[in-house]
Amino acid sequence: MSKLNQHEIIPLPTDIGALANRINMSTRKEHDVVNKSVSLKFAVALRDGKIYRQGIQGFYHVFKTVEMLIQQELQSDSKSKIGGILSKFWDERVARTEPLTKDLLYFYNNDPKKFQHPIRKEQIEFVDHIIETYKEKPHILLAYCHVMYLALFAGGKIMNSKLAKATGLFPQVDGQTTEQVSKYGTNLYQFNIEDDQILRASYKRDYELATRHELTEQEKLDIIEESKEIYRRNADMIRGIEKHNREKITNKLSYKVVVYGYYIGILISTFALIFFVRRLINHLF
Ligand code: HEM
Repeated sequence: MSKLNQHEIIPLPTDIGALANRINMSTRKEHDVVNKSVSLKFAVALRDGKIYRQGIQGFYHVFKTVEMLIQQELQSDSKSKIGGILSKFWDERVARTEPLTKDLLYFYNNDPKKFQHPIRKEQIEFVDHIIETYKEKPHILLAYCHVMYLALFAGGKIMNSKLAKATGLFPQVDGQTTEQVSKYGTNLYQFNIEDDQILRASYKRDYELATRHELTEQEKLDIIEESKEIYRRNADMIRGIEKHNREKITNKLSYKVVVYGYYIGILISTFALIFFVRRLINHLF
């Protein structure tokens, strides 16, 4: 596909009826909260692979769950309404389970057991929430198809360019730049096509054309509500990681205080004993 011409861009930013624009307009506040929170933590994660991998692990479980449900819809014999809509716009090239698996294998030294199942409370609750809400309202999958995937072409681009310079995250390899080495662990942001922006534009266009007339107003409202929930739960996952790391540091500190306290206690008792024995000897002789 060559570059899209201006008149081929659907939806136009001024099209206030387009579902994608309605989602973006209604979630500005929630996006700003998560944007600030991710940006702050990301600055730390750029220097510490253990924090970076905790972050992408959360996204992995969300993408994996959503993509499992998308496949379920697409492959069912009697295609549901949502399956029909998905078949008009879903593009396998945007799927992220496989690229994220590669990244996590890179950051967890090829050990899939370390990330296969969600362990943090917020990640487990997020996955359960997707499955449960989907059972009642399968159309909420379309909220994920917009929010989680278009994030990759906007914020994701910015994050990828910072990762390409993150010397603290990737090893120095002779004859290769950090940008080249970073490719092994940043598949999340790679689409292996010449121009990501063309994929983004065609995905957005097909999403709009497929959803414009097929969904009821109530379904669109449910999707907008779910989009807010996605931002809130992403923010919760980030807070969960932060809390976990804070507790780890505190536990380490209290462990040190207990251990050092123990040795200092022994030292003080020994000095006190020596002092006491000397005074006793002086007193006796
Ligand atoms: C979990 C985190 C995030 C999610 C789910 C998310 C999601 C989104 C979505 C759905 C859009 C609209 C895209 C479109 O309609 O084409 C967007 C736009 C954008 N996001 Fe994020 N985002 C996240 C974090 C971030 C972060 C950390 C940054 C900054 C580093 C960022 C920067 C942007 C920018 C610059 C835009 C484009 C705004 C515009 O064109 O008006 N986002 N994001």
